[in-house]
Amino acid sequence: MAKGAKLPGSLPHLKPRRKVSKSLKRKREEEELENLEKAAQEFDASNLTKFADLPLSRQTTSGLDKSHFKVPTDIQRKAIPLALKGKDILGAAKTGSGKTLAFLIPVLEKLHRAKWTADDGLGALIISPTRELAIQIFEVLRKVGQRHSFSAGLVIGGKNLQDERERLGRMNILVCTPGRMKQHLEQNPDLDTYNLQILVLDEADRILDMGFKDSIDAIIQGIPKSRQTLLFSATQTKNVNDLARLSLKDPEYVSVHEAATAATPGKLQQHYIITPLPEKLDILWSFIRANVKSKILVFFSSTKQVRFVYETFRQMQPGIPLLHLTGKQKQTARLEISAKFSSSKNSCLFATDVVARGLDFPAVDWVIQADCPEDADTYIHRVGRTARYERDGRGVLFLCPTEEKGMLERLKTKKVPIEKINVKQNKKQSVQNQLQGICFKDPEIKYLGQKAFTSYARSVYVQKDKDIFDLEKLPLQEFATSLGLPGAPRIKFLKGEDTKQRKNAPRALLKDDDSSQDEESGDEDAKKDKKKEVRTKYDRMFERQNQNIFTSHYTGMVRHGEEEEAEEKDEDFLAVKRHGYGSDTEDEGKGPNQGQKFIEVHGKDPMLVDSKRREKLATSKKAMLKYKGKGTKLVFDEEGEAHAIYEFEDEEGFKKAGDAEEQRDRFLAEEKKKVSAADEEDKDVAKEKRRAKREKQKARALEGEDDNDDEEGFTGGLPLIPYEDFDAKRDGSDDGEEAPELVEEDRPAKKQKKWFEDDSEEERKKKKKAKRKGKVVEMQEEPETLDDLEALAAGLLA
Ligand SMILES: Nc1ncnc2c1ncn2[C@@H]1O[C@H](COP(=O)(O)OP(=O)(O)OP(=O)(O)O)[C@@H](O)[C@H]1O
Repeated sequence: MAKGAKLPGSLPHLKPRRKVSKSLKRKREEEELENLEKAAQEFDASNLTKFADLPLSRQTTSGLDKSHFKVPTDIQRKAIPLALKGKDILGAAKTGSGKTLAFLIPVLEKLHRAKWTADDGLGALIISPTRELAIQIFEVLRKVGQRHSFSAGLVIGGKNLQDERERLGRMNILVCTPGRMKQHLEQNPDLDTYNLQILVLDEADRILDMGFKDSIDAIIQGIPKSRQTLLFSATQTKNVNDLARLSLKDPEYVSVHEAATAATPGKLQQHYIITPLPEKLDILWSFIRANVKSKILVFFSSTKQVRFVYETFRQMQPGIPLLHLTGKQKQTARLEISAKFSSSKNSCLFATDVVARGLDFPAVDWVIQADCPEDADTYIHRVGRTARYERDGRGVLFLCPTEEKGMLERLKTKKVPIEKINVKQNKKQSVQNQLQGICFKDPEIKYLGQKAFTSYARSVYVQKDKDIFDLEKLPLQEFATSLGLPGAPRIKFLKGEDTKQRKNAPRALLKDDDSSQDEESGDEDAKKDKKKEVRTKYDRMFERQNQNIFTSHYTGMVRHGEEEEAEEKDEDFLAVKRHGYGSDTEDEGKGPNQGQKFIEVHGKDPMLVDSKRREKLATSKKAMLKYKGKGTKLVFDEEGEAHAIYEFEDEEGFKKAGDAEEQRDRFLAEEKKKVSAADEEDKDVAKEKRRAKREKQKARALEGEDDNDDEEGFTGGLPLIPYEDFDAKRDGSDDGEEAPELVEEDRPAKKQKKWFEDDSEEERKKKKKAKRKGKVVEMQEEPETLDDLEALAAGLLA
């Protein structure tokens, strides 16, 4: 088909309705699909100006139109025509330039042209590094795919695996995060990827880095090599190893900023300021106070800093709503905060890098990077939360004097145009006294401050780029004072296994360990130091004030200072106490106190139970399984008596077979192999059965089509359940009724009307009746929560 030519057929609701036979309709559809395929292969993108020029299905064109997308952006103009031809794509374009649509449109078209139906299973997989981004992609998919009838789902964790499990087997398109997807692939025989047509990695460079390696390798292993693959990012990888891992076939590298002078959006103004570490919060506070009518996003390097600054600044009332978002928050809270920040006109969000990539918060005026990003790519993604899609925006990077040289070099190499500005000293307000007052009054905040301090120090310490990050050069004592703390918590970083071992070791042992270290080393100097220590007025004030449950935490951190000890206590403070099971406890040999009791588990030493939660744990067979031991292999003699294997083996034979430890490892490795092979077989059998069932259903559906006459109009697979109807079903529970269950796969699905079809007379009566009864029958609001979205995903199921 010539470029720009009109595709056969127009919008169905504009057509006069008439009866046509199913077979005739199917034939037409097939012709239409063939024409589309041909048009896509022959398409010449040089004159592409609007989406309507593209050889797209009526459903996608209409979805784009309804979502008010008319003119494609550069990356869309370049990438979509190639993707429609079936090419693998490596797409690179600046932040906020519309990469999401550049991969969603080809996804929809791929499945449409393959005549994808529910019986074909999973056809497209879209992987995102964070839950928030996955949700955002899903929302855009929902908008532009509204006229298609594919089922789509979100797999992002934070939900019961079993709940998700049943739905997933019936999805055509999944938007997922890597870890959760891997979990499903391993444990869910209903999820079959054998038929996958297209794989998308959004923020591909992030997904392909070491952090997600295991999950991505597991996912790739389970999907067919013959699929199409699309990779997108503002900082794209061309790493040959990565491309080999994904088995890309002659990928097209589509870059719309490689030739540009800057890697960041043109309307973005970028500045940096040099701020000594102890002045950072003064400058941030002064900046926020001076911009209370703006929408500001502030990045820190750790969760603890985000919380500390949020909690303290809130108490100081800057005159602008404050929000905070970190990966440690619960999913519902994260969603709520994202939604609040998105809809607000002026507010300030403190966040970690969990929101650095991909998120499309509308109209952010300022992005402040209060802590130096780990590299130039992270800088580009963070600052890209502003100046999105042709809007203006401003970014300010705070750099400590020691970070300036190294970071500027990195930014220059990545083509980031950034200019230095100075802070007007007379406008700078010191917040140290206020922070000191808050910490003094509120022990929790002071504790948080100490954690913020150590987290920041750790974040600098672990950075790879030592030309930029040098902990030793930072004025840590002054930094602690600037946070309102009476002294710098002592920091001592342990590396690798040692840290892990200590973290996992029983607390009592650790305690002994620590004290014994002191004693054994005869660290008299340390003891003398403690006596000689100069105590300030503030120290005494804090001691006096903080005589409550937190006291031990502070003293642990500040005075006696062992970081590891504090870490351990931190777990006490923040998590359920790991009172020893068995003999490793501080309570060993003592009887239970009031409100405590011992419960015996698997005939081992009793477990101390001092809370309902621990009682529940101790009485849960499943939770206690880990304490049960591995079981022993037994052999039965002729009398039916059980014997351990070694009883039948003479000593010489045993010795011949090699070292006992090696024999044991060999045996375990062999058994493990057998178990996973059996597991694989079971899964394959289950999947095979499912596929056969699907094939049958598909064949049955096709046979059925020929028997009946129907009204003309696109069917193309599953009928789309209008959103209102689905919600009406769920909301049935509002008036005490049970929400009806989703239609089971095996049952013949009721034909749903399309969203553009009018209610039948019968349906109108039903709705009227329901309204009289007070039932909610119409969904007027957009889905807001994750539950709404997930319900919607299920709602697309037939
Ligand atoms: N063709 C278009 N017409 C109008 N607006 C568009 C178009 N394409 C995308 N947008 C809008 O541009 C904004 C940015 O799009 P998107 O989130 O896809 O950018 P991105 O390139 O993925 O950014 P990032 O690199 O940060 O992930 C969104 O608000 C989106 O709705």
